[in-house]
Amino acid sequence: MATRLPTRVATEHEAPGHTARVRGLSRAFGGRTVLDRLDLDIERGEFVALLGRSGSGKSTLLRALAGLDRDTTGQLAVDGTVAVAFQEPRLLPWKRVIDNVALGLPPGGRARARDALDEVGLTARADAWPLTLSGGEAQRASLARALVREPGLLLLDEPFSALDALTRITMHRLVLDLWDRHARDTSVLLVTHDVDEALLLADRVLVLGEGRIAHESRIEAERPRRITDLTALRARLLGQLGVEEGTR
Ligand SMILES: Nc1ncnc2c1ncn2[C@@H]1O[C@H](COP(=O)(O)OP(=O)(O)OP(=O)(O)O)[C@@H](O)[C@H]1O
Repeated sequence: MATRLPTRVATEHEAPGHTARVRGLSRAFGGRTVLDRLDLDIERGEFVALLGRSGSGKSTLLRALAGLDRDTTGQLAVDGTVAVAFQEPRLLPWKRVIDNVALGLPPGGRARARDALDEVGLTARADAWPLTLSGGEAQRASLARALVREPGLLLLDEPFSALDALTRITMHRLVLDLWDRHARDTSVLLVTHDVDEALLLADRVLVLGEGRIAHESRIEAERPRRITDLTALRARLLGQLGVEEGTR
């Protein structure tokens, strides 16, 4: 049985409605503009998916939100801690799974790390070495490491794209389950190439193009969802990405 992580206590200076607010964000590399006065709001507890063609600037935006890139212009405000889970789990191979999750936490963090591993169903592998984990287990550990920081904003950078199809389905369920339990405090921004993943998981799907949020779709359908119920929106999103249906 999964235990819950402690709930993040809101402090009085936190704006109640938004986790992230971006205004006029720009980023250029060697004179080439990648983000061009981009605006974006993420509401508290919202699950947002970000689609875009390769090279459209998804990771660049994510890095800016994570505070990993200071060479942007414009305004960017994020309320609370930001945690990132990447496509490759990035676990330190010389530390056991539990110590990877607890890394950087204050004393007493190991108990919280155990709770987080419990939440992602990885209790039995807490003392394992990262290199002995399967791809899915390693991603679970990576999620636990992000969650244990009780982030206001959880950034997921294509975290499931390297997993096999069955494991990916399990991870989708896990992420929805975790988000369900933490949504009061945690917003999620999922960068993905997979239109179906966006349709299954997100409240809102954004399409990045020309350096800005070029399209935005809200998905009201109840979860769990079936792609077959969302074919019109799927076709529209593929069109916005410049992909014709049947060609992927
Ligand atoms: N550090 C960098 N130096 C130079 N150019 C960069 C750097 N980081 C990103 N770029 C360029 O900015 C553009 C956007 O890159 P970014 O990684 O954000 O795209 P993306 O949408 O995440 O792509 P993908 O879907 O292929 O991962 C690309 O043309 C990339 O080459």
